[in-house]
Amino acid sequence: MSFFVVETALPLPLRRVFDYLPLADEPESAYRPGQRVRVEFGRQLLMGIVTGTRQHSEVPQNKLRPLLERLDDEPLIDDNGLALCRWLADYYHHSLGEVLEHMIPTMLRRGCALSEADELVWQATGNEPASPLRGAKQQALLQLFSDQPRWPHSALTAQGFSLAQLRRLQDAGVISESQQLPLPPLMLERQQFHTLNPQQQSALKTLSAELGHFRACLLEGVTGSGKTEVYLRLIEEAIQQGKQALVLVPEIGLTPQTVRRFQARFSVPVALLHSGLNDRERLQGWRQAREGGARILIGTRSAVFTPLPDLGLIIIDEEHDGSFKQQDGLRYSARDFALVRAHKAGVPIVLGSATPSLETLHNALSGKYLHVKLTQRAGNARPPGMKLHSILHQSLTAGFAQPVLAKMQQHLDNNKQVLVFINRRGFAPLLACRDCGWMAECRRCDARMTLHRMPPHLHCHHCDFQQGIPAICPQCGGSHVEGIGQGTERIEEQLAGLFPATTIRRVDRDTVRNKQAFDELYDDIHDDGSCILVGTQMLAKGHHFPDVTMVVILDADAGLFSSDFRGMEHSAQLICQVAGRAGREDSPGEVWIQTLYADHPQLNLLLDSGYHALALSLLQERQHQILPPYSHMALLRSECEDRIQAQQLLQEARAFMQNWLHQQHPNSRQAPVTLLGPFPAIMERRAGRFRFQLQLYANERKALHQLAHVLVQFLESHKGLHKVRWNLDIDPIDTL
Ligand SMILES: Nc1ncnc2c1ncn2[C@@H]1O[C@H](COP(=O)(O)OP(=O)(O)OP(=O)(O)O)[C@@H](O)[C@H]1O
Ligand SMILES: [Zn+2]
Repeated sequence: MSFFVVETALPLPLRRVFDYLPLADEPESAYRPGQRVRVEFGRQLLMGIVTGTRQHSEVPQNKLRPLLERLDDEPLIDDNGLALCRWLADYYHHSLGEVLEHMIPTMLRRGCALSEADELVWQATGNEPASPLRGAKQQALLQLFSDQPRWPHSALTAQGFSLAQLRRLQDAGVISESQQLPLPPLMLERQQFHTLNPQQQSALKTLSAELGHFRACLLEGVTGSGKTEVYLRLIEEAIQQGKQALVLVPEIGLTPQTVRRFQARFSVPVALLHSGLNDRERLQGWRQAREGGARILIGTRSAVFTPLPDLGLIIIDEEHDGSFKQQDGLRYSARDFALVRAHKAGVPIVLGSATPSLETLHNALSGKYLHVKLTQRAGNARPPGMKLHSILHQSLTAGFAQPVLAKMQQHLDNNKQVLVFINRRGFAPLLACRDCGWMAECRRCDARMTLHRMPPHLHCHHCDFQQGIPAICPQCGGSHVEGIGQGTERIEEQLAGLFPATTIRRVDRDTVRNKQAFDELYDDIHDDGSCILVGTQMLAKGHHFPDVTMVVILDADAGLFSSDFRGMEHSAQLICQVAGRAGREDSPGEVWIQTLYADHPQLNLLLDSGYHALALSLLQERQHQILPPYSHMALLRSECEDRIQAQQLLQEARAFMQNWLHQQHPNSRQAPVTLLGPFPAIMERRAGRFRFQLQLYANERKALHQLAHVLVQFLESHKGLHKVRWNLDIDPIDTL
C-alpha cells in the first residue's frame, strides 16, 4: 500500500491542520473529509475532523503518529459544510478545527454515534391480531394505532400505557418495534392563517418571486405590521416546493409562544434548537434537520450551522439584534454567515426588522438587497403615540413624573396594562455612604456593585462577583449606607406602594430564569387584566401583549451618550422595540419617554419622523466619519492581569502592522488600513484583567483581511508576553 497521511483539523486555537498516519491496513479511500477521528496530541486525546489525505508530509516520517480510531464511515460533515467552515475560518481568521466544532452537536463532539438520538418507536403492521385482544387498554391502543400508525414509545407511556401492554400487541403481530429517530410532535390543533392586508400581500408576492435563487431581502416593517405572518406564508410556499426553511430568532425572542405560532400553522415537523435544550435534544433536532424529517428549523444563533439538505429559504427575525453575534471564541455573526450560506445554497434570505441595522439598511438603500416595506400595523392596530416628557426641574415620585403616574392610572382604570421599561436590574445601581461618599466597587472590575434585595447582596454584573451588604460604611464606620438610583426591583417595590390595588409583575433575568418561567409568566400576563409590567429589555423584543396600551421608558437618557459609535443606533432600536409593545390590538397605545434632554435632536427626529429617518441621518454621520458601513473594521483586543503587558502586546502588533503596510505600499502616502490605538477599553479592568484595544479600519475589505492574516501569524508566533490573551474581532458590534 502506498504511503499517505490523514490531514486532520483539531479543536485547538492553532490555525493549521495536523498530519497523522492512517490506521493499519486501511486504504486511502477509507478516509473522507468530514469524518471524525480520535488522535493523540501531546498528552491530550482529541477528536478531530478529517480534511483530506496526502501522499507526503512535511513532518519527518519517524515523528508522525498514527490515528487512534476512525469514528465514521460516512462523513459527518458534507462538502458544503466543509466549504462553509473554510469560509468562516478564513473570514474570521480562526482555527478551522474550532470552526468545525460548531458544526456538530456536543454529543457527537464527544464521540457518540449518531444513533444515540434514536428512540424506541412502535409501528402498526396492518395485520389482524393473531390472538384476541380484549381489555380496555388493548382496545385503546388499537384505536391509537389505527388513528396514527407510528408512535414513539415515550408518547405512549406519557398517555399511561406500559411496555407490557405494548408487548401483548406485538405478540399478537399488530405492531412491531424499531429504533428510530423520533420526529418533533405535530400539533393537532391547526391555527388559521390571517387574511393578509394589501401591504402584506404585496410583500409576500415580491418575496416569493425570489424563491429558487439567491437574493438577500430586507423586510422593513414597523412593529406589529405582521412580518411574522409574511414569514409564515413564505415558508409555506417553500415547503410546498419540497424545501426546508431555517428561521433564526434572537435568544430572548425564542419564546414558547413564537414556537407554538409556527408549529400550529404547519402540518410538517418543526425542529427546535436553542440553549435551553439538553445535549440529547440538541442531537435530535440536528439530526431531524440533517436527515430531512424536520422541514422547518427554528433556532437561535448557533442553529445557523445545522445541515439542511433541502434548504430553500432562510429567515432572520429581528436581524439587528446583538445576540446574532457571538462575543467570545469564534466571534462570528450568524446573520452574516447566513447570508453567505444562502448565497452558496442559491436560496433567498429575508432579514426582517422594524429597526434594521445600519449595515443592512445601507445594503438595501444601495440596491444590493431587495427592500420590502410594511409601513402600517396589521389588523385594527394603530401606531402608538410617542411623547417626550421633560423631567428637567421636575420633582419625581419614585422616579416618575406626576403626569406620567396620572396617565398610568387612567390606563389601569380602563382595565389595560402598563409596561415600565428600565434597562437595569437589581434594586439600585449603586450603594454609597451618605456621610463620607464611599461607594461599593467591584474588586475585580472598574465598575460599581449593583445592590440587590431579593436576596440581599451586592452583585457585579460584569464579572458576576457577589458579596454581602455591609451594615456600616467600611470607610467611615457610619450607618448611612444606602442604595442610590433605581433598578427594576426598587421600581417594583415603589409601584406596589403607589398602586396598592394593582398587580405588579417584574420581568428580568432574576425573575425569569428559564424559558419555562417565561412561558408561565406570559400566560399570567395574558390572564391578568389590568397590571403593571416592570422589566428590562427582556420585555422589549418581539412579544405580543394584547392588553398593553401604555409604555413608559424611564431612563432613555442612559443610552444617548454612549462612547461607542453604535450607541445611538442601539438606543433608537431599543426605544422603538419597547414602544412597539403598546397598542398592538384594537385599543390605541401611547408611549411616554421621560428625559432630561427633551430637545435632544436625534431623540426628536426619532419621535417625529421614526426610526427610518433617524437611521438615514446616522448613516450620513457614519459616511462623514468613514465608519462602518462606509468602512470595514476589525478590533484587536488584549487582556492581562499585568496592565503594561496588555498594552505592550498591542504596541508591538501596531509596530508590526505599520512596518508590513509600509513594505507592501512603499510609495503610497495613505496606507490602505488605518490603525487607531492602542487605547484602554472603556471599562479598563474587568474580572481582574486590564483590557486594551487597537482598531483597524479599511475602505477595502480585501486590504483589511490581508493585514489581519499576517497579524494573526505574527501574534501566534509572538514570544514573550505569554500571559496576555488576545482576540481579533472582525466586524465588531461594539468597541466597549
Ligand atoms: N393580516 C392580518 N390581519 C389581522 N391581524 C394580523 C394580520 N397580520 C398579523 N396580524 C396580527 O397582528 C399582530 C402582530 O403581527 P406580527 O407579530 O406578525 O408582527 P411583527 O411585525 O412581527 O411585529 P414585531 O416586529 O413588533 O414583533 C399579531 O397578533 C398577528 O396575529
Ligand atoms: Zn466585577
